Amino acid sequence: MSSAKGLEGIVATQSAISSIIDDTLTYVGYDIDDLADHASFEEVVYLLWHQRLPKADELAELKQQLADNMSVPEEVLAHFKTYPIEKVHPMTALRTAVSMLGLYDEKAEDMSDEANYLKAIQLQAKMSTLVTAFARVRKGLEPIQPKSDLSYAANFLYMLTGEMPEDIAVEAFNKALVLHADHELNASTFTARVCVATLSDVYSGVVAAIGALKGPLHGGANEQVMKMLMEIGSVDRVDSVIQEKLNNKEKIMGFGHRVYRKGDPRAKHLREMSKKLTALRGEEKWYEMSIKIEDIVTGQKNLPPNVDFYSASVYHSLNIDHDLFTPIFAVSRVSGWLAHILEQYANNRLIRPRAEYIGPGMQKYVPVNER
Ligand SMILES: CC(=O)SCCNC(=O)CCNC(=O)[C@H](O)C(C)(C)COP(=O)(O)OP(=O)(O)OC[C@H]1O[C@@H](n2cnc3c(N)ncnc32)[C@H](O)[C@@H]1OP(=O)(O)O
Ligand SMILES: O=C([O-])CC(=O)C(=O)O
Repeated sequence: MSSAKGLEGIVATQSAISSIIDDTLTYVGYDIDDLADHASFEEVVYLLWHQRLPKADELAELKQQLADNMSVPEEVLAHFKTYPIEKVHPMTALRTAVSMLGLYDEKAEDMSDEANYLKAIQLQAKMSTLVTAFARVRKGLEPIQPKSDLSYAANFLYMLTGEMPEDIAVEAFNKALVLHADHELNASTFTARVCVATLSDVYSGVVAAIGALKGPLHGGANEQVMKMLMEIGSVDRVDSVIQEKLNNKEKIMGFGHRVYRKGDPRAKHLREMSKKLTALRGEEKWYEMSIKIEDIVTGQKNLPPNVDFYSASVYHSLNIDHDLFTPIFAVSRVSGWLAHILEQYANNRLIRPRAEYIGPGMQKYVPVNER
């Protein structure tokens, strides 16, 4: 038996949801560039769950279903108020809150296709309410009720601030949601599939996936990118700080990828948005620093930026707290996790690989007083 460290290059399942071939990312055969430029996040959710784009009435129905299911049980919101709030990372709060949603879903254990699809709608709808409510409760503010006539992207920004977001913010946020929605067998999606392949329930799959996304080698990198930008602080310090990190063999957050070699096709959209939004806010330095970091890391290590790199300065320009960057990733990616969970149930087999044993050979038990 031989093993591939980190399962690199191993094909672990078949999927009709998204693909990465020759550095091109598609959702159900639609190029990510096309979707980023034209699609609403709700259309992408439908596409991932049904493997086709919705007709107008189907899209309207999904939007209505999402709007109707955005409110979360009072008990879950009340629970936020019991947390040691200054210490709790919003991803930790989100992980617990999603697990709590399972407590209040009467159909949590119902494994029928209908009940599981309903859970998908509930989870997609409620995730943005949970993230925005936690963001407010920890500041001593009351959660804001969603508005049923707003898009998913607009509602998120509205529930966060209580103010109607500008069109340019909604456009940027919608694009970010589209770009983060699915990504083949990334670590969190694989985690979700492994979990539900035991025939565990949808909530368990999503909770497991949130845990996997949280790590800085995966979704947690976007917050770390902003931390690095803040630490550098100005364009003239980029050279020395990045050079020192590279000399110390530190990883530069937001660079590199297991699958892409030439580059992550999502990064250019986020780079463009970063340029536009930082200029609009009069904070060009975040974009200028990012460009300079990209030049150095790509030049010296041949590592292009991934989706997390420019999303940091985009979210910062939208006035979003830095520790909400990864929860926002989860709000989008839950659409992909749910698509993969439903696909796994539809053609399930337990996922159980092998480990190559490298420990000692056969040993004889020795009683404790003779060791
Ligand atoms: C949404 C997402 O999940 S996108 C990824 C988000 N994560 C990050 O941005 C964190 C920084 N990047 C990384 O840690 C990695 O590139 C990963 C986790 C994305 C991919 O990891 P792997 O495919 O396992 O690559 P691995 O970590 O083995 O790196 C291969 C080589 O490139 C180097 N390398 C990889 N990424 C980086 C980086 N960001 N900065 C500096 N060097 C890097 C490694 O040090 C290693 O060098 P070596 O062979 O001399 O030891
Ligand atoms: O695919 C991966 O390994 C990580 C990634 O870019 C994503 O999940 O969007």
